[in-house]
Amino acid sequence: MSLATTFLGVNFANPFMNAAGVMCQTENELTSLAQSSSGSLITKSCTSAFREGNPEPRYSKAPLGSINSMGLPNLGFDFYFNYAKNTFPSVNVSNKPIFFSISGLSLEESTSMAQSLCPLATEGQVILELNLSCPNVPGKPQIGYDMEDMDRYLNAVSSVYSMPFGVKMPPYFDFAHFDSAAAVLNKYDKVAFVTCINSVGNGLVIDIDSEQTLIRPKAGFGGIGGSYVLPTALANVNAFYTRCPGKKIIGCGGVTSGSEAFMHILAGASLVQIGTQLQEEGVGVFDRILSELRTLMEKKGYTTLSDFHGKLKTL
Ligand SMILES: O=C(O)c1[nH]c(=O)[nH]c(=O)c1I
Repeated sequence: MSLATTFLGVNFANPFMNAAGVMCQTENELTSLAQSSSGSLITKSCTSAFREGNPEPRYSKAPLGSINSMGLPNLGFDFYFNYAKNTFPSVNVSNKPIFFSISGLSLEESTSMAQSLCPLATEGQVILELNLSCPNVPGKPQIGYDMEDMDRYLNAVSSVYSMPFGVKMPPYFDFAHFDSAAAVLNKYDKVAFVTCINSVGNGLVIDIDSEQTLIRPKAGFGGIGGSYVLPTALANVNAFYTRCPGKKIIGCGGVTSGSEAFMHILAGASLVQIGTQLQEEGVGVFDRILSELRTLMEKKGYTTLSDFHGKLKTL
């Protein structure tokens, strides 16, 4: 029985990692992930400069998951670049790969960061995940919901970034949108993977005792994660898996146990990101879910991920 896998020519001991944004903003958080049982990790989406983010409370647990409107708080590109280049190698005891998330506030900013990151990627030190789906920067609509904008971003980044990279997509809810988003992604061979999904944007969770919203920013509107989003996450994983045959899929959304991880892989995910459950449980979640997935595979007679990867059956 092995949970090892190869992704973009890189070896992973197992398919699990954090979702960008969760437990990956500071050096301590990143090092805790580096030394956890995860197969890899990803940095907090960054902007060129340090960013405070939205006023707190900006994250809250909710009955079936979470709501967040963090507002892209991060220590700035240089911090994550230096972490990946200098600090990570010294704490990366299991030699796991690291992904690097970029979420500039403009095409120019994202392109400039991608260009600066490229040397580290050509050295095989990082894998870029370009975030096209942050729902929480006031006044900044999600790039992934504007097909022409997404096309412009991918064209600009592809022209300065010489390595394969991936994109973090928002959830889509209509076949016409699966089709048009996949058509844009399929124009770019350098887009080697697609991460589905980011949080379901601009939900509203209410506390009936206080009759208040749970978070302060945007009148309580924020990205929804956790069990609430599992069916949407699985649908987006499978929709892009079938529409982008030349690309890998990373699944994200609603993974709280080995069962949901199994579903994501069955739907087409090669790697699986954990967000809300990691935020609530801590890095022990990787040990638990690894064990649960192994048990499930054993019960079904599977010995590797490829035994069931992408093999979802329809009726
Ligand atoms: O509010 C955030 O920082 C945030 N929150 C999310 O749920 N997804 C994102 O991509 C981002 I950049």
